[in-house]
Amino acid sequence: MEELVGPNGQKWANMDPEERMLAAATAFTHICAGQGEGDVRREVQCSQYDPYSKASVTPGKRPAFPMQLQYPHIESHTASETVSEASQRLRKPVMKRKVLRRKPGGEVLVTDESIISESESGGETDLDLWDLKQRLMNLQFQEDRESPVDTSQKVNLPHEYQGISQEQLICYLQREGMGSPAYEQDLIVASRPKSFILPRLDQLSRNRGKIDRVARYFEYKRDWDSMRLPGEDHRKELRWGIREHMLSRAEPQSKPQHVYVPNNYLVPTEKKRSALRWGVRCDLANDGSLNIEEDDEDDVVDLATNSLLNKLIRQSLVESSHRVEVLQKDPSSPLYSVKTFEELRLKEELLKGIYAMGFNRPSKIQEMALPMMLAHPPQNLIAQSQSGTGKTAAFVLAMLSRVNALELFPQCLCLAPTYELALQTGRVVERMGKFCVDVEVMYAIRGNRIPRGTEVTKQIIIGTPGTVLDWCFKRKLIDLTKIRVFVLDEADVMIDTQGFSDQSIRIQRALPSECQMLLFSATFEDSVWQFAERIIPDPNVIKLRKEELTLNNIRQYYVLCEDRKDKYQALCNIYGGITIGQAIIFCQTRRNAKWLTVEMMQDGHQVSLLSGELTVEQRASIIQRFRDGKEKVLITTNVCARGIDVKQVTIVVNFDLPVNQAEEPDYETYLHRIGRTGRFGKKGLAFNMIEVDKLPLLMKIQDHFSTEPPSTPSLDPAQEPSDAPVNVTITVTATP
Ligand SMILES: Nc1ncnc2c1ncn2[C@@H]1O[C@H](COP(=O)(O)OP(=O)(O)OP(=O)(O)O)[C@@H](O)[C@H]1O
Repeated sequence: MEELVGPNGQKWANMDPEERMLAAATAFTHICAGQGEGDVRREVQCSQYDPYSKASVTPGKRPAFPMQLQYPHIESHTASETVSEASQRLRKPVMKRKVLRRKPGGEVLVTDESIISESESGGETDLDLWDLKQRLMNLQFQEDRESPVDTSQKVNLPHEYQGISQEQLICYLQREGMGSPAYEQDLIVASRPKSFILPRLDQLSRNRGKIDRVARYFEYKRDWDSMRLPGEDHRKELRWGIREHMLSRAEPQSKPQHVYVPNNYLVPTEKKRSALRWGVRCDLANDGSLNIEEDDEDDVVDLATNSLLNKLIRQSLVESSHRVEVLQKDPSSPLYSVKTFEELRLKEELLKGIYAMGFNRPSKIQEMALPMMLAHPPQNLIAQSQSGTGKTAAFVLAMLSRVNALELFPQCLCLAPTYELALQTGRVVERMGKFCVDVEVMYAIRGNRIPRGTEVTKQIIIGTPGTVLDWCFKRKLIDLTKIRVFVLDEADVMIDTQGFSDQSIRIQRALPSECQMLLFSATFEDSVWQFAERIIPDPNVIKLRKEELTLNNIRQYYVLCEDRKDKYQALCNIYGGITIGQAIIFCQTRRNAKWLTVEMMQDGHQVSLLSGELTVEQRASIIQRFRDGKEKVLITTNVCARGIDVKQVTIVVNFDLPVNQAEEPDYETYLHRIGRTGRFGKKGLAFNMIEVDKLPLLMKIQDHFSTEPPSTPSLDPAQEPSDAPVNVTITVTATP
């Protein structure tokens, strides 16, 4: 070990920081020169710095200061040639070059500036040197600053370099030309933590091709590192993992299995159906109950039979209703008729369909409207009749009578306000037209997507206004000029509600002048009626008097309650107190409907909820389940107020009274709601749950329909009060 001395031989302790730095740098140069590290570029640069003397340090001798240009105040000393010469011997000259220079004093100097190749013998020492330099560079990025003493200890400097700061060493390395700026930067980049901020490539690439292999390696490595995307390593591992997994998998992948499941369901013939019908009737006659679920002999057949029986039970109940026949002979009843269906000159296949549905005689509206609708030339009609008196059947018969089965394009168009109603009307067309060969129906409703350009060959289109408009004008699936019969079901709402009105009237205006227009509803406000008469050319009119609007087969009650909870309690009391076939409970808002559903479910009732926010599939499934009697109670909003025809519904509950935006009673909706019970002459009950402050609303409804004063209530719909007036409507009951 030798002591490190300054350029003028002064002791380390006596040197100022700058002199120390120079001493260290000189010592470092000594190492470089002495170990024969061979970098052609550095050698060249070295000669550029001082063309007159080559910097080299010999152990034991004072290190020469090589950078006169930067430090002119320090005199240059003669460098020892010993090591330099020895190292030169280990190098091969690549290009010989002698340079002639004239000094300021006029003296001429000849210097050998040949370019020499890398030494092949200095590999090991190069590595040591490389390691030392790299560690020096790395230290620059350590977060905590260390004292010069610490640094020198860390890099294991010989004791003569102890105390020299890292910055000083690096600074010297850069000036001395131990590496070009690019080279140094390579080292820095290589040793930096990975970053996605790209280093300055312009600087790096400037010397590309000239730099040595190690530097180039680091440059490429840096490029590679910087080009990676976040998560690349992880993804790479994942890919390899999958590849390995695939390679190591012994068994081949199993192919999907195709299992054939035979369809055991046989569509029952008419003979079978009548046999079943008789069976059901006998069962009902014997003990009045029919336990379908107990019969579990054959599961597959059971499901089909079950569903069929459900339908037949309902059908048989309608068929066995003698009350309807009695009413149809009563001139004051809306079901009264003098004529038979045969007298209405209906086609034979239609008559077959009607009888298959269990209709014996037409209702009043059917008897009156059908001759007008079937007349030649066709006549327009605006018709009003109470809920559940057979309006749908009437216009369906008109459409089926006018359609030409041989022409395969839409000829009849029917608009309904809701998806459910459109679906229900379509089913009536299907059932009634069962014997009309080649007559088909198509549903223009949300969810039924028909590709643009498809040729629609079905003759009857039933839909909601929005979708029909889309099919007619946007998709051009329906040619409105070929439509012969146009029906607006629930015409008042179709004309009066803003969205529907725009759409329906746009469609109606595009129809040909010879197209027959039929408007049906149970309710028509005067203003709507006038508007309807304006838009329909020369219409026939069937209109009810105000006092005929309500049906005396539906008895109406109200229950005074404190609040929502109290209403719910009253509902439970009614529910538990009387025999209910099926019930529909109307709420004014979706929120209330949801709340009530949850309450009832928590109390163990089997209820279903139908509101507008559900998807069409959900709505269709809920209504079908309710029709099939799977749920006894349907909680809903005004979405089901109109047209829905479920014969078993014996009770309608208005959990909230229907009001319009001005918080005034919505008379039409009230009438349509209660009309969900008491279908075609059956008896029904309607209950109104009223908070005390809402009583004036109820009184307004009572006045509007000019109802009789309240009478003694009877909660059993089967029990007809003998002294009941014809139009008993609202009866006051005490809070249960
Ligand atoms: N002539 C008839 N004989 C027996 N039942 C009938 C007859 N006409 C219709 N019905 C039945 O009466 C029920 C009510 O008929 P429909 O739905 O056509 O009435 P609506 O007047 O359209 O009712 P809403 O005003 O609620 O729309 C249906 O179940 C239907 O099958």
